[in-house]
Formats: sequence, structure tokens, C-alpha cells
Amino acid sequence: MSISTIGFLGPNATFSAQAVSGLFPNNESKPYRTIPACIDAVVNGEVDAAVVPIENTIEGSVNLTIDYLIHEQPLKIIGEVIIPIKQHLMVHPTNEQNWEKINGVYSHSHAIAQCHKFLHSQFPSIQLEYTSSTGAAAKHVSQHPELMLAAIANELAAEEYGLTIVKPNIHDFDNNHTRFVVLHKNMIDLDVYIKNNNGNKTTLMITLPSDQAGALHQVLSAFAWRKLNLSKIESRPMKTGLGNYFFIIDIEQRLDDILIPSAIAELEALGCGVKVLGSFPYYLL
Ligand SMILES: O=C(O)C(=O)Cc1ccccc1
Repeated sequence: MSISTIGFLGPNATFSAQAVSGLFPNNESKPYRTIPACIDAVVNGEVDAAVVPIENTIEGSVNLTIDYLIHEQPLKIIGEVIIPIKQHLMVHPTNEQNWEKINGVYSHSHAIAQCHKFLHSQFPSIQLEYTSSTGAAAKHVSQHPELMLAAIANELAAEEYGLTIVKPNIHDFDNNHTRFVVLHKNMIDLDVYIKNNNGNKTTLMITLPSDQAGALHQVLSAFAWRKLNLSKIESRPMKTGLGNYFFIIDIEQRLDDILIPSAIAELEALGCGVKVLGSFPYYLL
């Protein structure tokens, strides 16, 4: 297979690690400390692909991933994997009996946001500490049994770092899932290697002509009358001035020979900029 090593947001036992082992059970994988570091590792050839989080049911988009892809390192999205997310509160075994007296909770910003209601009702004035990942939080707590700390992370992290889960399933909404994208330098066909996908998508980045009334409406019409089903539309700042935004649009099918190319041609004729970020299979684990 032309994909051998996969980069992910480490250390071991993060949700990203879980997504990688679910989708690529036989590949080598390599942890990186941040999402940009995972993406850079693909660009400089340290790994063949990276798996990074892009959207969560409760917290929405992972802006760092979208922005780094758009503004810094233009890789291709070659696949998507969606996994259920269960957040647990865990402490060092020494503190198991006294866990209600913890004075600091460590985790990734998305994990903390997924548990806001729980934290607000159980620990209204506790110190929240943001870490680069849930795994990093669990590792930190495991290294400081002398402090009364807890981490929010998954079951694998509790096992990997020897922590005790004192309150399972503290995410505020049951239907908690995260979408991860698989990034590669080239637009390769992942479903040649991984069968049984659950569907296909094409992701476009679209910029609108400036100050044109009804431009977004016209963009959406180009998809609507071709019956191209959109599963997501999101705006992000261009970072060039207030009010300047680009759009990320997911179409619920592969880049075909006729429909999507003709929609793109129509958008370009309207003065839009269009870039295909990827056309890929997705997998639900
Ligand atoms: O920190 C992790 O474990 C990650 O992989 C990022 C993340 C954080 C919270 C939910 C899903 C993914």
C-alpha cells in the first residue's frame, strides 16, 4: 500500500489514535504534539498521511485544522472517519477515594467544551487547564499523584496511563461523534485499500466575488438544481479583513465527470474561486 506510516495527534491513546487504529489497524503510526505538526509531517515526508480531527457533534469545527489546511499547507483530503466520543473523568489511583476534592481538570479544549454542563454543575469553580490533547492531559495527571488533579479522556487513556475512571460518560450529549480527515500529498483513492466505506463526499473551498448581492444564493442554486446534496456548509474568515469569508462545502458524492465539474464551471463564471480539497470515501466506526 502506498500509505505506510500515519501521523496523529499524540501521545498514545488520544481519540485521534483511536481513529487511526480503527481505520488503519495494520499501519505504523507516529504521534505528534499538535495538529499543525501532524500536517507538516505529511508535507515534509516524515509520514505518508495524517489523521486529524475536523468536526465534533457538540463543539463544531476544529478551526485549527481547517485554517491550517487552507492558509498554510494545502494537502488533499483522501478519507474521513467518524468515531463515537465518550469522555470520562479520571484521577491517579492514589486520589480515587478523594476524587470529589480535585482542584484542577486537564484536557483538550474540545473535550472540556463537550463536558461544560457536567463541569459547571459538579465543579463550578474548578481550575480548567487546556492541554494539546486528551492523552497529554491523562499523561500529565499520571505524573502528578501528589496534586489533586483529574483528566478528561477516553478509556484507552485511563488504561495507558494507569488512571482510574471516577465518573464515566460526562459528555453533555449522548450523540457525541468526531469526524477525522485523512490527509495526503496527492489525491489517492483510499477505497482501493480500505473497503466497506459508508458513503462518499467531495469537499470544496469557495470564495465569493466581493460585494455582489445574492452571490451565496447563486452558489447554492448551482448545487440545488443539479440535485447535488450538500451535507455541510461552513464559513471561515479569509483573515484579510472584517467581513471577508470563504466557504467550505461538502457534497454527498464523489467528484464525477459531469455534475460537479459543471457546477464548478458555473461558480467560476459567477466570479467565485473554487478549489477541490478532496473527493473521498467516509467510514463510520
Ligand atoms: O485530544 C484528543 O484525544 C484528540 O484526538 C482531539 C479530540 C479531542 C476531543 C474530542 C475529539 C478529538
